[in-house]
Amino acid sequence: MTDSPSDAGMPNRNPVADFLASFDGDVEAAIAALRAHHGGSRAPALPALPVRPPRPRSGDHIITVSDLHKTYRMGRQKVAALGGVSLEIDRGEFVALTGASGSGKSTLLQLIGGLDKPSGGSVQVDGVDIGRLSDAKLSRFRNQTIGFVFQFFYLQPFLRLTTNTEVPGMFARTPRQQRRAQATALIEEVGLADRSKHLPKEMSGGQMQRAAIARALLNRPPLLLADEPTGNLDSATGASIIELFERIRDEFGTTIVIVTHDESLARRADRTIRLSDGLIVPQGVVA
Ligand SMILES: Nc1ncnc2c1ncn2[C@@H]1O[C@H](COP(=O)(O)OP(=O)(O)OP(=O)(O)O)[C@@H](O)[C@H]1O
Repeated sequence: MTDSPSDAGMPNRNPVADFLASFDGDVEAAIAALRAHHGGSRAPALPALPVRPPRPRSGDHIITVSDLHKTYRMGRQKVAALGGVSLEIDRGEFVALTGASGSGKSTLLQLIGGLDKPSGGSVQVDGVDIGRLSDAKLSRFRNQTIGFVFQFFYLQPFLRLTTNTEVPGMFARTPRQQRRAQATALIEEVGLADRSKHLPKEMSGGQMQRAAIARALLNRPPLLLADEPTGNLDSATGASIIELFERIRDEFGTTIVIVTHDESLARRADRTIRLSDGLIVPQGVVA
């Protein structure tokens, strides 16, 4: 066993106390010395956090949700998941939907994505009232306009990364060579060029989520919806996925809406929309 200072009978040292002791406990003199050391009369600078100025909103709405209601029926029981939600999201915005468990986040995301039907109200995406589309047209619209990312990735287990990424292009009937070129470029974009022949089980959780994001972008949808995309990842990997979303927004102009429980990740978005009991909490109100 190696001797640490305390093992060797030395008292535990407190660097702040040591620093003050060198000024005979004169705190003012210590602060003045620190200021002088940092080259001015200002307080010493704290390590900079990556704070970004708020991005101006364009006002060009890609999503318009009007008085949206969703009631689930379970036998004779009714569960009101959304009780009249209205919101607008701009083209190129990165928005986080937050709120307590059961507040209606996933329900709202699914309705925006046309994965479920509302009980009332409407959703417009990219100028189309999706509630008015037939199932076949809605399915085509989703394939072209919306990319989906989920907590558990949902990659095809028997397909290698490149083929997995090509799947939305197969549904869109994109010629094979073209979709392969698109997949290859996106795999590079998400930092997985050296994993292109891997099966999902040969990748880490973070890599699988990057793969799912590449796949979601294959048809270059203007909108990406992600439900708890970091929910199955450790915090550092989760943060790197949020950085990837930021890059996708900046490089492709993609509008991104994520559902997340993680407040620190939500703060990285351009805007947070908080739900409580199926309603939007007005900004400035603590739910
Ligand atoms: N398919 C369903 N059938 C019945 N009730 C449902 C269904 N899906 C959701 N609910 C109910 O609707 C409400 C909102 O659920 P939702 O999943 O949208 O919340 P959430 O905010 O995403 O929750 P979490 O953060 O736990 O995922 C909850 O009370 C839930 O129990």
